[in-house]
Amino acid sequence: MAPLPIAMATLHHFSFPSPELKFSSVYHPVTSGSIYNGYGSSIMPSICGLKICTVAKIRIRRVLRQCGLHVPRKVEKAAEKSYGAKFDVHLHNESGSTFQGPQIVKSLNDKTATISDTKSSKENLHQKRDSGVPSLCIAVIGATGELARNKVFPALFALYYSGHLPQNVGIFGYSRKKLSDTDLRDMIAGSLTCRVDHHENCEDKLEKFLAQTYHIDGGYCNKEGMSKLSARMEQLEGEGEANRIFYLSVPQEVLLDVALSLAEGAQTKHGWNRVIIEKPFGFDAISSQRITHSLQSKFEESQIYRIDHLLGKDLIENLTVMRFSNLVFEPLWSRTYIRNVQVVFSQECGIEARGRYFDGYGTIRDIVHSHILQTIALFAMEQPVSLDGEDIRNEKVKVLRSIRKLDLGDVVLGQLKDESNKAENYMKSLTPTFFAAALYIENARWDGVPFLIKTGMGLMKNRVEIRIQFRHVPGNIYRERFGQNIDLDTNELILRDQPEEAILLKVNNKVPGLGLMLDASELNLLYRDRYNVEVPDSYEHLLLDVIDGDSHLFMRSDEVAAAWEILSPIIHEIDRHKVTPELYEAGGRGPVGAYYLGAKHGVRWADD
Ligand SMILES: NC(=O)C1=CN([C@@H]2O[C@H](COP(=O)(O)OP(=O)(O)OC[C@H]3O[C@@H](n4cnc5c(N)ncnc54)[C@H](OP(=O)(O)O)[C@@H]3O)[C@@H](O)[C@H]2O)C=CC1
Ligand SMILES: O=C1O[C@H](COP(=O)(O)O)[C@@H](O)[C@H](O)[C@H]1O
Repeated sequence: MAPLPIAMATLHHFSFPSPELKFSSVYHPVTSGSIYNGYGSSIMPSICGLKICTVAKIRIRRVLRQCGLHVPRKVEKAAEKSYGAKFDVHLHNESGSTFQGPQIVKSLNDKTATISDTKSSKENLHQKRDSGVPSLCIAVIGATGELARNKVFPALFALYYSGHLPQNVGIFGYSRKKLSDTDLRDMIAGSLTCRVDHHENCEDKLEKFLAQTYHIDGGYCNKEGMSKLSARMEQLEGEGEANRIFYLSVPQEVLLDVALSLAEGAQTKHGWNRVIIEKPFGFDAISSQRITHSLQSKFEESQIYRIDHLLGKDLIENLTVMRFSNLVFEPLWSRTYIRNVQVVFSQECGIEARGRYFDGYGTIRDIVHSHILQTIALFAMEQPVSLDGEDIRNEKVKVLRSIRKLDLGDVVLGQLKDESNKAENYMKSLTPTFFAAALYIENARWDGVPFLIKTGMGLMKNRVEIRIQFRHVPGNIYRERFGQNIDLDTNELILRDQPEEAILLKVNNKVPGLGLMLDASELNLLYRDRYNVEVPDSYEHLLLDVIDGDSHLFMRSDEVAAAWEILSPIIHEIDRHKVTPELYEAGGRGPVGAYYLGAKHGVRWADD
């Protein structure tokens, strides 16, 4: 357990002198490097003050979490907002007990003995239960599925590996298949990888993680299956405080059966229960409403985490950081200065990669409903009162409710030509694999600004970006220097996740030399050049948020409903009129109709 003494030392060094804590004194020891002989120390000196805060903060949270304590978001926010400012320190566990100031250190000391390595996971859990540290059980329902194998288990292991899960965590794969614990461990072991920067204990950690992973054969009756799951969890939890997360990685069709069965049969009464639901959260407004009502009959809204992995990417978090923490952007963020916004989510891979669930959903449900509409909501919302999940969701939902209902005339549907004959089932249907549309937000800030969206599979390259085109400079005295094409002088801000993470700002610049030649060049912030850090997978980010009870990147039910209100009418119209998608070649730019759509709304797509 290498990291613990280091982090404990960190906490002692901070020593929480009183309920009022100066953050400058917290971060100062970190810069000395004396206590940071752990894996992160090498990057410390080279990064700015805020980053140091962030790294220290993550370390503190990690240790506290291992001890079953929770660091409220507001503590972090205060630190981020005002480096060196005073604020109250209240750390509490989820059962409500509050620790203040020096008590934290004492309580951590009390728990030191419980955070040592033990021979078996079971012993490990018993030891901690006796000492009152809450246990955490995470169930992955649909454990044999593609998403669970490729994303969820790897993310859980990455969190475990980097010390973000409590030592007494129990991971439970649940499926209808008759698998032993060993079968499940063998099945997932191949997809678990260690982080590049601290490979040393990889095998060791992998073994421990797998030893704490179990399979529950739920059979074909989820009611019975969930009781079985609960009983198995209880064996590990013992008498102490116990928290549970259920990740529902199952097809939408069985979501309710699973959710309602677990609500009845698998919730703990000795701690909190949180349920993670996968997109697309229904098939249209009505089915989604049914799901929501049923879920709400069994769970509090605050227990439900509707996950969309795109929202766990830095691109998305940066949308609000860029805008609300830079004076150079926020004043420009409106119809006065922004001419149009493009949201692009293009994928090279074809349908083969998504065969099993894609046919029933199609691109509108798979990508547009949450990825794209959530991106627009975060982009266009008013400044929230705070970074609290509810404050952010309050603002997002207003944007979604202000989006004009989509008109079929402002929509382009495409379908990838099936030359390989591999994806037999979807090609027989009219399922779109490409979708472009022009959206309008009917509020004072965005009235008349087209939001052009484009998403498709089997396209020429992976591209995930938000592109903001600004208006032309009124009365630009340099206009003639750009020649005929007035778009050349358009300022653009590009927030990019793929092909590589970057923030680019296109500005006009004088070409060096004699004469006055102007050039549109880019101020580039390429993440790989600027930050020498490994970027965690977005599922890791979001799973950690669920553990922390931070809902700001998860959709609330009113947001889900508002998004369906935008899309349901055209989904039904497409079905009713059997609208045929335009076929397009693999590896190209997609249907030509998208270009006509751009022209209709006065937008030139920024293709590479
Ligand atoms: N695959 C992906 O990349 C993405 C998937 N999603 C969403 O995640 C969910 C899962 O997708 P995916 O993993 O691809 O689906 P799969 O079909 O690959 O896996 C579904 C899993 O659900 C289990 N399952 C099926 N029926 C039941 C049932 N009645 N009761 C309990 N378990 C059941 C299956 O287990 P078994 O048959 O062994 O019992 C299987 O493990 C879907 O809602 C999808 O929309 C979202 C984004 C991306
Ligand atoms: O949510 C989804 O996203 C993936 C692409 O995500 P990435 O992070 O791997 O780029 C997409 O392929 C899938 O269809 C969709 O459901």
